[in-house]
Amino acid sequence: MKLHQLLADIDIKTPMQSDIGDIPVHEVTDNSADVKEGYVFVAIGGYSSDGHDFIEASIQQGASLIIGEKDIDNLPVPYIQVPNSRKVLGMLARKLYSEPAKEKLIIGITGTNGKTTTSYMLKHLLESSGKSCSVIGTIENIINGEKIPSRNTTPSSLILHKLLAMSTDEVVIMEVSSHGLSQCRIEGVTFDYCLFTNLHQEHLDYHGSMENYFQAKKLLFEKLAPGGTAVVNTDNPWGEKLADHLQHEEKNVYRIGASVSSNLRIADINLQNSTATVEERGESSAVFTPMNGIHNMYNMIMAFGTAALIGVSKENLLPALFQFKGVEGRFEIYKLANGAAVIVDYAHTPDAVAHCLATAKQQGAGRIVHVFGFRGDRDPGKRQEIMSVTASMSNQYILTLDDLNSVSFSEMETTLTWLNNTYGNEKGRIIPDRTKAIQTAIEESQPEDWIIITGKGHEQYQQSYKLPARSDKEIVQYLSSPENV
Ligand SMILES: CC(=O)N[C@H]1[C@@H](OP(=O)(O)OP(=O)(O)OC[C@H]2O[C@@H](n3ccc(=O)[nH]c3=O)[C@H](O)[C@@H]2O)O[C@H](CO)[C@@H](O)[C@@H]1O[C@H](C)C(=O)N[C@@H](C)C(=O)N[C@H](CCC(=O)O)C(=O)O
Ligand SMILES: Nc1ncnc2c1ncn2[C@@H]1O[C@H](COP(=O)(O)OP(=O)(O)OP(=O)(O)O)[C@@H](O)[C@H]1O
Repeated sequence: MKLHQLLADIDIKTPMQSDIGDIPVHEVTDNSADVKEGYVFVAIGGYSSDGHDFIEASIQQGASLIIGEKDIDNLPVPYIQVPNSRKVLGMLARKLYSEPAKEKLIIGITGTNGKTTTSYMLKHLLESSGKSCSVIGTIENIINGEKIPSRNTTPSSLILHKLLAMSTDEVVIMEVSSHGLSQCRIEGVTFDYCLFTNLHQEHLDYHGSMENYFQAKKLLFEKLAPGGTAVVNTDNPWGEKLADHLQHEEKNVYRIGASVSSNLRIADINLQNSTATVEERGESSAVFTPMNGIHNMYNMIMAFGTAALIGVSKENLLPALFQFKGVEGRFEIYKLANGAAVIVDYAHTPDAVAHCLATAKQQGAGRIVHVFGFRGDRDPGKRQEIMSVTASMSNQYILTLDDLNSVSFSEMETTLTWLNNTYGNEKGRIIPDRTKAIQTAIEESQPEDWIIITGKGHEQYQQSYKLPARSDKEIVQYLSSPENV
């Protein structure tokens, strides 16, 4: 592709030299380490480093053109200054990969909790009706049935367009995080369906306020294709606000909720047998979820409603619901030999923890023992609320380590002690080694106990611990095997 084709429609701050339009461009990158002969290097001012500092290195490696935001003179290769390099990266990637989203049905799912679960539920329902689906999200990316590790919930725009170009699936279901939205990672993609699950306290270290966080989530809905539909859980107040706003903008909005004005009305939920009745234009349908909890029922109803909008008949959906296998690290249940249950769950927001503990109670937990920690460098504002939730809803809790990130062990230990003394109660204790904390909970368990381990879900441990396991699931399996009991 020639440079002038690549840059058409792109907002450029300074006039482009007239003689560079014919430069051929084969690849673009924002990482100097990836630059090869003839690449375009896009310099991005990041959170831990500044791509503009790597312009010289990228030229030495063969970059033939640099795009950036800063005033820069006298480079040995042409330089194009733009107002927003992150946005330009997405626009270039879209062109270089020949608009890979164009022929597919693209579905974006945003919200604080439930994106991953809803994605897998929707994938399952669509695949059961014969549609092939890619998934781009937190656990992994699944493209043409192949699993590809994911670093971010929403990848950089460059990776995103590469994944879209690789996919030969008919549908792409994508989790869209608020970080991804505010960092223009979905630039160049338009969506046929945008789903909003809910909004609760999270990421306030990054967004500053709930209103800003909401505004970031709202950006997804600006990417709805003409004729596309927003599917919104209006039982969440932020969802109601979003639906009203989108309707005011004359977008297609499909409301899901208990209100009689909902397009898909949730008439009844029975948590004992995990069923719900939903109604649309006077017609009732049954919904079932094999995953416990009202939160998972909402996720399933969102997936069900979306699959029906896409054209799968509601009658065909019901048998498929019974076949759903659940999602790794989301309310995964293990039974111990003594009858106690162990749950591994990815809850890491106050709302998610509350749902998880409440679900254990609804399912008949005699005593709840909650094992959890707090991630270093991540939204300290939510810790107090999580402590209060666990202090009131569990019978005992053990504070332990989660990923430390850049925080030292001793600093985290001090934080845990302070949190326990300030917001906990006499039900709590601290066992820093996560594997030992889980071992203690299991060894002390009684037959009616439910041990709820939250925070890591499907993820591998970042720290090394005493017992030989790399994840919550592995340690539970290790400790439940007869030779280690
Ligand atoms: C704080 C944050 O969000 N950072 C994201 C951001 O990184 P950044 O652009 O600031 O990168 P940076 O390291 O400062 O580098 C700046 C630029 O210099 C370039 N560089 C850097 C070094 C070098 O030698 N050469 C070079 O060219 C880099 O390639 C980059 O273009 O953009 C990157 C590409 O899109 C992301 O991978 C990265 O996510 C980091 C890893 C991260 O942990 N982000 C979390 C907070 C996040 O985004 N989470 C959400 C999910 C949240 C949820 O659970 O709900 C997600 O979508 O994953
Ligand atoms: N609809 C929901 N409402 C509240 N909590 C939920 C909901 N769905 C899931 N959860 C809780 O949140 C946890 C994470 O769920 P899931 O991975 O589906 O959400 P997510 O939005 O993808 O999260 P993340 O952005 O952190 O990856 C679950 O383990 C569960 O505890």
